[in-house]
Amino acid sequence: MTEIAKALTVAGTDPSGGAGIQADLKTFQEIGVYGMSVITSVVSQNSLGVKSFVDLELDFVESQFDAVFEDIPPNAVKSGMLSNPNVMALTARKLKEANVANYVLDPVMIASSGHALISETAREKIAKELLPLATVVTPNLPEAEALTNREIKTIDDMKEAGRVLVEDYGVNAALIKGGHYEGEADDYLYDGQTFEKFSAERFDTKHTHGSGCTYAAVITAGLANGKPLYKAVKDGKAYITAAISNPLNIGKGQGPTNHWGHRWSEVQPTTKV
Ligand SMILES: Nc1ncnc2c1ncn2[C@@H]1O[C@H](COP(=O)(O)OP(=O)(O)OP(=O)(O)O)[C@@H](O)[C@H]1O
Ligand SMILES: Cc1ncc(CO)c(N)n1
Repeated sequence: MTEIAKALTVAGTDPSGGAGIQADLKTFQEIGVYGMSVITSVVSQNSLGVKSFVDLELDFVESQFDAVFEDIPPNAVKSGMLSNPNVMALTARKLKEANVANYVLDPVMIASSGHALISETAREKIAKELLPLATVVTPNLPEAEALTNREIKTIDDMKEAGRVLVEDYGVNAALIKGGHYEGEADDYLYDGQTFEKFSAERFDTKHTHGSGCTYAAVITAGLANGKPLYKAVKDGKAYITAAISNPLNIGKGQGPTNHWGHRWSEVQPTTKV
């Protein structure tokens, strides 16, 4: 009997269930991968925005890493909100010690609602310590701009950011997400050799809270299942597109995406006639 694939997310929380740890675990579960989590920060937030957060102490974050790695080694790891530069350095050290082969780095800096989730000084730690370890980094446009210190206005700029991240910063591959771009919701993957475009029509919806977390979590689950990066991203794009195009329509602000979107017709309540 083959063993179930296991995935670990290292991130902050969302009590309203749309982003962060909660989104990641829901995604792992939906895909059929065993999900685990290391919590870096407890964030009070919902579809209307971030209210406050409490960063967990470094020793306690380390203890969670040890609890996971000494017991159930994951096949793939995803990081989202890493609360401060020390947590970033710790994550880099733990990934190296555990010899993690598949690592998806979602460089969460700013929530789509515009609230800063981590300090600007952390940027350098991501660049120097985490990027060289990652199988793929998944910035949205503002994150790609911040990481590369370049303005991104055109598709060519998006591709150039991907190239800079791979060739200058040493990440294995970069997926620049076009959710914040005008026009179609197209993302560009650069792996040092070729650019691949992952396209979707842009849906007219505000319910995209946690879309970046969910997308990166599907990619992580795919890698945990042994898929090559291209296939993991392709499946991720299909999942997130379905999750955005079939909104649950819950939440007073920018509501969560729909984890059953890809099988929405099966789970929609039927109307009795
Ligand atoms: N309105 C939309 N219609 C279709 N796809 C979208 C839409 N908005 C975002 N996407 C897609 O969703 C995925 C997540 O992209 P995005 O750039 O929004 O991430 P993000 O800003 O990190 O998300 P968040 O911070 O909300 O978690 C990408 O594949 C993007 O192309
Ligand atoms: C904890 C957390 N991570 C990431 C995001 C970005 O969506 C968020 N809103 N909250």
